[in-house]
Amino acid sequence: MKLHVSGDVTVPGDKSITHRALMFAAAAEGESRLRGLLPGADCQSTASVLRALGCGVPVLPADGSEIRVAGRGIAAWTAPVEALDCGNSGTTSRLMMGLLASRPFSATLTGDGSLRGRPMRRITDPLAAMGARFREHGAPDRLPIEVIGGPLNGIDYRSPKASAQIKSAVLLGGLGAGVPVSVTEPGLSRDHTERMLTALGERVETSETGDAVNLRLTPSGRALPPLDMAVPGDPSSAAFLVALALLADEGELRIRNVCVNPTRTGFFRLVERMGASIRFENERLAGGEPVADLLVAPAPLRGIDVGGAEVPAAIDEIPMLAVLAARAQGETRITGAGELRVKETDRIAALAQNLRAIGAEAEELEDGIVVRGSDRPLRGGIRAFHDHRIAMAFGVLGMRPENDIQVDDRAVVDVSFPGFWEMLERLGAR
Ligand SMILES: O=C(O)C1=C[C@@H](OP(=O)(O)O)[C@@H](O)[C@H](O)C1
Ligand SMILES: C=C(OP(=O)(O)O)C(=O)O
Repeated sequence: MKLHVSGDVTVPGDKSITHRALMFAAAAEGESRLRGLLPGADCQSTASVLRALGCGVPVLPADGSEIRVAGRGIAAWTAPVEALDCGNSGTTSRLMMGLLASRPFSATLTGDGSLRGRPMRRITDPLAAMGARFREHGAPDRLPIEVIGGPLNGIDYRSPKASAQIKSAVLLGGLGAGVPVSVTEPGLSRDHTERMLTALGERVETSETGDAVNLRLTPSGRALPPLDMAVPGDPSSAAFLVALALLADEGELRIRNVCVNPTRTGFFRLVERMGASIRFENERLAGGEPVADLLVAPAPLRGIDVGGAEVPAAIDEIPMLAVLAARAQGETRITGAGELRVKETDRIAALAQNLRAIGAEAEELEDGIVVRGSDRPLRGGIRAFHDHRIAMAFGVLGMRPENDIQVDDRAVVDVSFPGFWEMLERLGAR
């Protein structure tokens, strides 16, 4: 039996851009029009958190059709009656902390079991240095956390990690308080916040010194204007379909309208080094983001070494890369990816355990993983550990005809890619 993957598809809207579009629309003055928003559970969490603050954000439509958000400015946000439930979404909790830090009220943020296990002082430390106060209501460094907002000072923050959530929380803190802030990070993390702020008329300057990148926001003090934008397809979701096409025996897959912002395309560069060829067609700019159609066909893959500086632009795609490596020739060694241990689950442990459970060879490193590829059938059950990307990565590998992989929790993909299983079935006709 052969795996044939062909078609012409689109993926749901980018998750990072959707979160930010909703937050900026809720902080703007005037009616924003937003299209192509990701209707996944994480972005629904952002929408419902904003509603609980008095913002008129509707439930996100399943088909990505246009919504209108009547923004009355961040000053019109009101104290929530109950704790703000961020669900499974790290981005919701951490970016909202930045926006709430300057509000003249307190608000408690919480989330599901996975999110309550993730570190938060990386966000509350710099915001506290700006003058915000926080009360941890659970374990140290964990949600639920009460944000007691108020006037903030500017900061020049040196972030220990290339993290867009840390950077964005500080920038949004500065924006809400109307004070200049700068963040220096060891390598550029995804830059959607800066791009969107610039598109909204705010001044963000970027400078590079050695490997470090400095972003400086000098808020204009003007009200944010409403947005009119179409969110492009999520490259992190496209990565699963690219992997499926690479693993196929025949066919050719076109994925249209994918965000190809260079801070997000690390996975595509890495699989090219493994032997793939991905054509970017029809490259254009849309809403301040580079967008393209991707064309990909099956290719034999070889193992590669992936190191520190390459990780940030592929951070959410490392699970798919490591799983793909089980079908590559030779060894793939991923290091400098310790951040994977504090995502929706410990992704390094989850990958190693699941790869071994289906008969692949994998060795856990403190900050990464080594996977030795083979072409033997891979069979068995895997645990998603309530992590959408773990579930999807093994779902893709399970499409190879010689493999038989059962994913214990298939529903978890709704966090970032509603309709994932249906699309996999439709594309991967055997
Ligand atoms: O800012 C964002 O939208 C995101 C930043 C990344 O997290 P870190 O900032 O923790 O690297 C990424 O893993 C996450 O999926 C989304
Ligand atoms: C880590 C992720 O998201 P978040 O941090 O927003 O939960 C992800 O989507 O892989």
